[in-house]
Amino acid sequence: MTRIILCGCCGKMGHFITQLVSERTDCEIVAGVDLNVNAQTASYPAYTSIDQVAEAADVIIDFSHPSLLTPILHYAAEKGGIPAVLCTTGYTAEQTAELTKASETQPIFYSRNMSLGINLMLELAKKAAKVLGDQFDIEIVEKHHNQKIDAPSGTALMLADALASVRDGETQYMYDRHAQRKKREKSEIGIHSVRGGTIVGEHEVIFAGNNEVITLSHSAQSKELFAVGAVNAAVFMSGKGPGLYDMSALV
Ligand SMILES: NC(=O)C1=CN([C@@H]2O[C@H](COP(=O)(O)OP(=O)(O)OC[C@H]3O[C@@H](n4cnc5c(N)ncnc54)[C@H](OP(=O)(O)O)[C@@H]3O)[C@@H](O)[C@H]2O)C=CC1
Ligand SMILES: O=C(O)C1=N[C@H](C(=O)O)C[C@H](O)C1
Repeated sequence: MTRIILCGCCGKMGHFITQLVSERTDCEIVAGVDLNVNAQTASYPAYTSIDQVAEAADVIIDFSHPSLLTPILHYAAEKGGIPAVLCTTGYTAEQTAELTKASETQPIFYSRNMSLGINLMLELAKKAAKVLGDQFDIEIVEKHHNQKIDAPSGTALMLADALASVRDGETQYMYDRHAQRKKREKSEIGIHSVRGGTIVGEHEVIFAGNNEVITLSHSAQSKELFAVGAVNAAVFMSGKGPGLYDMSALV
């Protein structure tokens, strides 16, 4: 039985994880953490700070806010290296370096998208970028609900990072184009955000060439999708040693 501390337990993803874990027999939530503790967590104790959690646990799942990263890493280290499944997006470059450094001594699972489909799309996009080379311009479009704080989405950046890693030469990310009055450079990857309504999460990678366009797209149809990925990652991470893990470990 994997014992989970759930950070962000009263948020939207906290709701889906709480529901999913209550239906599974291989894991349980032993404590929640949220600034905004509410009745949603009736089935487990909830605290406003991770430092208040005294319940023994095997893994931490985080869907909260970048400001909780350092407290989670410190708590996990103090408790002897509890694995952390980090699903929050919007980390700065310094925070990404912080979690990468921590993974040298702690088990860290980090993915900006917990769906298997997006992680397949990542591989397909890398393959397309290698085959198409600089003959095709790459643009990424992401669409999310009107409650999302960070832009562009973590997934859009994850896709861009993967594409940049297989391209020749330097890549510049071009966020929207409203401030630009010049032609597009070959070295750019354009990244564009749309926010509205209850859109769960849509991502498109557009390869635009001479007289032809290839589009890879993924549409998340329920946040439950991400909850399933995160809980599977938590069960997988229980008992794991130091390292930086991602969704490729689950396929
Ligand atoms: N990797 C993935 O597949 C996915 C990642 N996400 C990411 O997960 C994160 C959460 O998403 P979502 O559930 O929709 O967001 P919500 O805003 O609905 O939930 C976040 C919760 O965390 C709380 N919180 C914020 N800061 C802290 C803090 N310092 N300590 C404790 N609790 C805190 C919030 O409280 P309050 O409201 O009071 O601020 C809120 O209850 C986002 O970064 C999102 O992008 C989401 C879906 C999938
Ligand atoms: O905030 C969300 O909702 C989501 N965030 C992640 C992101 O920023 O990519 C993953 C998913 O698209 C939903």
